[in-house]
Amino acid sequence: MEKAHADGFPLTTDSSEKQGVVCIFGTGDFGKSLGLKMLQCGYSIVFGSRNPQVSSLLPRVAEVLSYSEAASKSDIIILAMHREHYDSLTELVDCLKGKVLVDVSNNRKINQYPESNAEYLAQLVPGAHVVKAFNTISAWALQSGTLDASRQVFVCGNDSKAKHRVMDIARTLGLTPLDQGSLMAASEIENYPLQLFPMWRFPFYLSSVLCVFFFVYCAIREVIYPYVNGKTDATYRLAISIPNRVFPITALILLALVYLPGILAAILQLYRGTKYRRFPNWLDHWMLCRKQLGLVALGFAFLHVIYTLVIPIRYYVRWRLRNATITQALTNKDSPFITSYAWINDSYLALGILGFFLFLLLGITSLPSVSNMVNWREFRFVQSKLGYLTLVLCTAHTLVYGGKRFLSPLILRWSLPSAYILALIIPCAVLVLKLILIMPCIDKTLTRIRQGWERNSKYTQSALKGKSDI
Ligand SMILES: Cc1cc2nc3c(=O)[nH]c(=O)nc-3n(C[C@H](O)[C@H](O)[C@H](O)COP(=O)(O)OP(=O)(O)OC[C@H]3O[C@@H](n4cnc5c(N)ncnc54)[C@H](O)[C@@H]3O)c2cc1C
Ligand SMILES: NC(=O)C1=CN([C@@H]2O[C@H](COP(=O)(O)OP(=O)(O)OC[C@H]3O[C@@H](n4cnc5c(N)ncnc54)[C@H](OP(=O)(O)O)[C@@H]3O)[C@@H](O)[C@H]2O)C=CC1
Ligand code: HEM
Ligand SMILES: [Fe+3]
Repeated sequence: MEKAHADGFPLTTDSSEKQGVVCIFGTGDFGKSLGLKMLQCGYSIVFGSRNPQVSSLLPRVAEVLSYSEAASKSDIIILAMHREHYDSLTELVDCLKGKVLVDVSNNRKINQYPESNAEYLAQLVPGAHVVKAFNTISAWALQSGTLDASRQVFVCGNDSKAKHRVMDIARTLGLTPLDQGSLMAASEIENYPLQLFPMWRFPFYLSSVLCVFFFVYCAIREVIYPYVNGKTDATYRLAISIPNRVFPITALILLALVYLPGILAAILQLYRGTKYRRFPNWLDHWMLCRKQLGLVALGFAFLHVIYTLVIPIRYYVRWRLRNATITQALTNKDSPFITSYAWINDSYLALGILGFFLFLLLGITSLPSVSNMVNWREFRFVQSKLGYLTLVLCTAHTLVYGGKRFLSPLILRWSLPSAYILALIIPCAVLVLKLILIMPCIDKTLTRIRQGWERNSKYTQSALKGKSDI
């Protein structure tokens, strides 16, 4: 059993370079995975365990001792244990004096404890140099070698020598250490792995609410209304027809909501006459989750395109075509070709296709591998300018799709207008506001504000001049 594990992790070529002894406290998932990875990279590992005898799952080449014995073997100790068990270290305070203690721990909730785990550790073992690191790397990723997603190791600590030693270890393991400063940064680093989802939460809830609302709205207009009025069973529309309204409408509204906060921010800056005041929290948060909002919108646009592709093979569509043809043959009448209809149809499809192409481009540039290749200006150009163009094209696609029916009272059912008319309210409002903001007189003031000019500045004229020169 033991042999199989030792054989299962052949030492890589890195191991030719001897790296010194490192002690790992705890033989759980993380301790084991990190230990194996470090062995592969040429370190000698001494594990500290409450029960050294039964730790048979560890590689044979590693020594497993009691915590106090293991601590004496190395001056750098990685604590692969949970914060809840840190109090047991108080017995070892003497033998941990002067040592580098690496805290890798994560919590289950954001701000679970009043102080960060690393700061708590530093209080428990005052004589040691505590360094926070490795908490963003998962045991699974260390074991399977799939570190692409998160190679970054955020490191912080009050002792810079200790910190640099830990950063060297991270580099040797093929990771990218990022110095985050003193131990005060630890709570932020600890919150980091727990914070991946909040940015997705708002887009997720918002899109769910939009989907449910428009689904019910369309079901009332297109399923319940025909049933009540003519006892027609149109429930089959629930599968494709209605989703193919709900998804593009959700995509369009979400896309408009990606660009709305920028406009609100601009209006706020114009109103306040300064950029040096914080935006309200809700606006800040909204601005920060625009990427996620945009990607969710792209997902819905994708669904719309796939649903649209299957339209020609739907039974209902084929039946209608066949019926129309047969009726024409029987009545010996053909319907005239109306060029304006052909134009409207082709135009809205072309606008949709171009809009979708730019939408995809936005999605592609937001991939880290692509966004790392472009500079800040290029990224802003694509995201902001092409983003607005995408919104213009998608809005135009929907407007032209509405075509002549748009304002006809015939489309009202129980006084409810078509869903796409509701869908157009926010995008049109965003585009009109943007048009107003880019009018030269307003744009000039906004640009000055963003360069640091303040309407009610307390600085003197000369200070102001100095600023604008910069
Ligand atoms: C598919 C898709 C993918 C996306 N991916 C990303 C992504 O990867 N990353 C990303 O960030 N966004 C992403 N987005 C969101 C969006 O495209 C960008 O946030 C875009 O930059 C917003 O453009 P904007 O013109 O509204 O805002 P911005 O140009 O960012 O400006 C917004 C507002 O912020 C304020 N502001 C800007 N600069 C300053 C300054 N220097 N000082 C003070 N205030 C300032 C101004 O009030 C301005 O009006 C994505 C969107 C979609 C649809
Ligand atoms: N698993 C992961 O992917 C990641 C984990 N981490 C962090 O690494 C640390 C360890 O996680 P993980 O290995 O998953 O956890 P495990 O529960 O698998 O292991 C914890 C280890 O702590 C040791 N320990 C020391 N004192 C006690 C005690 N009183 N009661 C129970 N165990 C004790 C045990 O080792 P022994 O029996 O040898 O004494 C045990 O195996 C945690 O702080 C976690 O937040 C960080 C990033 C990723
Ligand atoms: C390849 C790209 C696209 C094609 C081929 C396409 C095609 C279509 C078609 C055929 C319809 C009519 C559906 C019906 O009759 O039920 C439609 C409607 C619509 N499309 Fe697109 N589209 C594309 C991209 C987009 C994009 C990117 C958006 C916006 C995000 C969008 C938003 C809409 C909206 C809001 C409607 C009206 C939905 C309704 O109420 O019926 N489309 N599109
Ligand atoms: Fe085994």
